[in-house]
Amino acid sequence: SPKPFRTHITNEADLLPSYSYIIVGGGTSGLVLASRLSEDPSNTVLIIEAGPLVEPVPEQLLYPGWSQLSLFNSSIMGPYRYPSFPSAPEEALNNRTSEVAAARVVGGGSAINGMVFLRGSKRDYDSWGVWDYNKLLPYFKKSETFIPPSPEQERQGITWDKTNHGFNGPIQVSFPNGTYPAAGRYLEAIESLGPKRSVDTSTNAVGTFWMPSSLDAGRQERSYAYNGYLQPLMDKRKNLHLLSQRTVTKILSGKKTGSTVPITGVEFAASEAGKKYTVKAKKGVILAAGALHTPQILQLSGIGNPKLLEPLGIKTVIDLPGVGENLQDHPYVSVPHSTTYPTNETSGGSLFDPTFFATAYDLYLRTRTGPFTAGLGNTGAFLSLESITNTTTLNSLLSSIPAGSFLDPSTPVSVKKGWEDQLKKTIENYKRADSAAYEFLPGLVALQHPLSRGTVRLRSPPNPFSRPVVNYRTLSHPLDALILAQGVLFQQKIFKSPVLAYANPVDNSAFAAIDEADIGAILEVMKAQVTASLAHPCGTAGMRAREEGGVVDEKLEVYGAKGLWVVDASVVPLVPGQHIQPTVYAVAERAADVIRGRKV
Ligand SMILES: Cc1cc2nc3c(=O)[nH]c(=O)nc-3n(C[C@H](O)[C@H](O)[C@H](O)COP(=O)(O)OP(=O)(O)OC[C@H]3O[C@@H](n4cnc5c(N)ncnc54)[C@H](O)[C@@H]3O)c2cc1C
Repeated sequence: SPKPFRTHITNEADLLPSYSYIIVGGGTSGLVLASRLSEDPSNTVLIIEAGPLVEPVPEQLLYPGWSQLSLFNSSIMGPYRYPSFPSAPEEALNNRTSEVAAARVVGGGSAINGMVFLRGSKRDYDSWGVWDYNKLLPYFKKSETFIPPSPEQERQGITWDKTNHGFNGPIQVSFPNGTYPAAGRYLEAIESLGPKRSVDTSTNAVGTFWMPSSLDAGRQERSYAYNGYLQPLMDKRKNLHLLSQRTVTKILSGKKTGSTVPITGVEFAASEAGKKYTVKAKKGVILAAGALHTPQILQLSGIGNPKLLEPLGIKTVIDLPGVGENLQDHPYVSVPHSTTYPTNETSGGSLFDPTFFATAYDLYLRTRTGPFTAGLGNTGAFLSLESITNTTTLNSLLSSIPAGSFLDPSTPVSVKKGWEDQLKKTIENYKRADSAAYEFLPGLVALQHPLSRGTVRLRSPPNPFSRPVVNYRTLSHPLDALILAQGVLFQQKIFKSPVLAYANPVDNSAFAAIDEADIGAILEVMKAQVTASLAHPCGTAGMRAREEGGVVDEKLEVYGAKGLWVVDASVVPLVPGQHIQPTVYAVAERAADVIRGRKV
C-alpha cells in the first residue's frame, strides 16, 4: 500500500525533484510564507530548516517562566538555539563582546522569544520610505487573533481598542492571567512625571501600557509560528514539505541574461562533513533565515560586496554592497533597583526558590494560573525623547550632533547614502511625540532608534556551518550614547517618584553614585555595561533603493536576481521602536501576497 503523506520528511529520498518555491529557514517569517504560498494547490513548497522540529512541550509553551525556563535556561532552550557565540569586540563598549542570540528550531525566534507582542508607531513605519504603516496594517490584522482583556483584567486597568486589531489570524494575542500589582504602580510612577497611558498600543504605540503577549488566552501557552501557521497543516496539505536539520549552504543560479541572474535552486547538507544535495526551484527561492543568517547565505552564494567576497575566494555573482550592512538592534542598559515590593517577582527571584518553583509549576499545569502565567511584569513604556527631557536638553542634544557618519570605514558609498537619509528621519522623529526613543522596563532602558550601524560578514575561511561575524558597533555614533544617558536619568527619576515610595526603592546600579549633571561619568559606566542586543537584529538586507544600499526592492526581490526574495527581519530598513515579531509577521504576510502576485 502507498506510504501515507507526511509533511515532515527526514530523508532526502522523499524530496520531489523540484518545487515551485523553496523557503530557506522554517522560522517566524518562513512558516508564514509556507502556509500562504501552499494555499494555492498549484504551488509545491519546500521549507528547509537548520534546526529540529520539536513538538511543543509544556516547558516550551509556558508563557513566562521567562528567565528560568525559556530564554536563558540553556538546558531547556539550548536545543532550540544556535550555540551562543560572541559578537565582534565593540570599540565603543571598551572592546567588550555580547552574546549573539538566534533561534535554530522550526518556529524560529517565535518559539523561544519573550512573547512581547506590540507594533511600533505609525510614524516608525512611515519612515521606512518604501512600505508604510497603511500598507502593513491589513497584515498586522491578518496575522493576529486579538483576545480582549477579561473583565478581571479590565478591573486591573488593562484597556483596549478594537479599531486596529485582527480577530481571525493564526497568532493568538492576549494578556496573561497572572499580574503583579507592583507592575501597575511602575506605570503610575512614570505617568506622575508626565507621559500618558496609551489605551491600546495598536492605536498609539507611544506611552505607558500593559503589554499583550503572543499567548493563547485559554491555555495560557505560547502562540508561535509553528502552532499558529504550520502545525494545523501537518500531514494535510499535500503540496507542502518540511525538511528539518538541514543547512542551506548556497543559492544556485543560472547564466546571467542582460543584468539579471536567474535563481534555480539551493544546495544543502546535514552537517559540515555531510553529503551536499541540491534541489530545484521552478518559481524561486525565498530567504527567511533571519537577519544574521540571510546575509551569510547571500554572501556564501556570491551575492554581496566584491571587496569582501573576493579576498575570501568567492566569485561575485551579483554586486550588491548592501548585503550584511545596516545592522540595527535595540541596545540596552540595566538600571536595577531593589524594592521591598518586587516590581517583577517572576524574573526577580522567587522562581529561583526550588520549592516555590515546583509549587508554581504544578499550579500552572493543573489550572493555568499562578506565577507561571505572569511574565516580565507585562508593563512597560515606550516614550519619546521630547516626553522625558526639557526643551533645552532636547535642543542642545539635537543641535550639536557631531559631524561624520561614524560608520565602519569600509562602508560602501551607497550604504552611506542610505544611512544619511535614515539619519535625517531619525533626527526628525526625535523631535516628535509619536515615535518612541526608549523602552522602559522596571530593570532596564533600551534605545529604540540607534544611529550606529553594525555589520554581518563571513568568517574566514567561509563556512556555512560556522557563525557569521556579527559586529553590532553599538554606540559607535556618539548621539546614541547621549540619548541613552537621558534614559538612565529618567529611570532614576521614576524610582524616586512618590508613587513608588511605599516600596523603598534603592538604586543598585553603577549609576547610583553619579551626579545627574555628570554626563561624562554616566557615559563611562554605559561603556562598561551596555548590552548590544535585545535579540531584535534587522536591516541587513534592507528594502530600499539599490543606490541607497538596498538589497531588495519593494516586491522584496533581490536586486539583480530573478526568483530570489527575502522575507525576514533582514528587510526591515529602519528598526521600529518596539520588539519586532509582530512586524516580522506582518511583513511576511504581505510578502506572501506580493510573491503570489495578489493585489496589495
Ligand atoms: C531570545 C529572543 C527573544 C526575543 N524576544 C522577543 C519578544 O519578546 N518580542 C518580540 O516581538 N520579538 C522578540 N524577539 C525577536 C523576534 O522573535 C524575531 O525578530 C523574529 O522571530 C525573527 O524572525 P525571522 O523570520 O526573521 O527569523 P527567525 O525566526 O530567527 O527564523 C530563521 C530560521 O532560519 C533558520 N536558518 C538559519 N540559517 C539557515 C540555513 N543556512 N539553512 C536553513 N535554515 C536556516 C534558523 O534555524 C531559524 O529557525 C526575540 C528574539 C530572540 C532570539
